[in-house]
Amino acid sequence: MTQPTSTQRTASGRLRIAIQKSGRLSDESQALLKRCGLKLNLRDQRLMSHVENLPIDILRVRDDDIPGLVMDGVVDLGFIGENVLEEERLEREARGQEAAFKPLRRLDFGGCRLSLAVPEDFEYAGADSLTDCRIATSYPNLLRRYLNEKGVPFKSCMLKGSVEVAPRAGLADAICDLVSTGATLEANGLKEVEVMFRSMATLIQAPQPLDPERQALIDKLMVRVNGVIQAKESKYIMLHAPKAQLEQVIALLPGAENPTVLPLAEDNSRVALHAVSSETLFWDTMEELKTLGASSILVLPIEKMLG
Ligand SMILES: Nc1ncnc2c1ncn2[C@@H]1O[C@H](COP(=O)(O)OP(=O)(O)OP(=O)(O)O)[C@@H](O)[C@H]1O
Ligand SMILES: O=P(O)(O)OC[C@H]1O[C@H](OP(=O)(O)OP(=O)(O)O)[C@H](O)[C@@H]1O
Ligand SMILES: [Mg+2]
Repeated sequence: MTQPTSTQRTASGRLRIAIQKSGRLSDESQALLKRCGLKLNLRDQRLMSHVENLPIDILRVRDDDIPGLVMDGVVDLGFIGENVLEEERLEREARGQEAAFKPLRRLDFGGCRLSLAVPEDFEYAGADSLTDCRIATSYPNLLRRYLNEKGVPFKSCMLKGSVEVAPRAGLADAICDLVSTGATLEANGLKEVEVMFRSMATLIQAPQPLDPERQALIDKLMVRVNGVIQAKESKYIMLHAPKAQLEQVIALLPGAENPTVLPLAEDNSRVALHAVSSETLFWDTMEELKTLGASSILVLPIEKMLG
């Protein structure tokens, strides 16, 4: 692909963001951008679409292409799984190619792990058990780094998909693939034996310096991204508590700083307490609050947070 020159890109003046077109990361990447106030119009099958209310274009591509597009500066930002990002970085490093990018923020979705798995009847006693085995994977570089560090010689079999069927199909002795719930492994008669890499979705920026306008837009977007994620992780808690138990009640609220305490009409022994908690409030904590005499306990979601 011919890369656009910096002049061509400055002429368009719009920020380019790459997201996965369809797959495990697409819905949440789109939802996050929408919650950051971007008016997206991604209904049709177009590869590129304009954000209606900001100078931003969204590029929808295969996730495998995103790290390279960012590293080469073809797009300014990309939403990508750390597993795919690290695999591309190692691949480029092995080829002696540039593999730089700016990490902006780990996101709160796309959690999975890259693991080694073997058939259930395989007698596994540590990585040495894989000596000279053939291992099917879509992540040859991460696999090589992991087993080389352990000094285990192996043969790899590159498969872009359906990796879990490789042992049953006689293509490999073991696999190295993504696991989340473990259901796919179980359905294929495999057991997870080593976790090689824990991954989340992440937001990255191209390494090349940008013109001040587009950099300012990224900075503004990042304040919103941080606010959206913080808001999702936080809860607004309201309850009534006996004045005598106030300190113990506050101590039970996770990460709640400086709660607001308000008098209750016609009840001098109790107060209303409002607090933003940095975590969700679990049922057992709510039950403990009740034991301390708290009542009318409400836990509300927060839509946006700033400052
Ligand atoms: N089971 C899972 N649970 C959570 N996140 C996952 C899971 N599987 C994969 N992911 C994350 O989502 C990313 C995309 O997964 P997906 O299966 O949609 O990729 P793909 O099939 O390679 O898609 P594409 O067609 O874009 O190449 C993975 O690289 C990983 O970071
Ligand atoms: O441990 P689990 O919860 O079963 O998830 C693991 C599966 O999820 C992903 O595939 P996906 O379902 O996205 O389909 P794909 O093979 O088409 O990428 C991954 O490649 C595994 O196959
Ligand atoms: Mg892919």
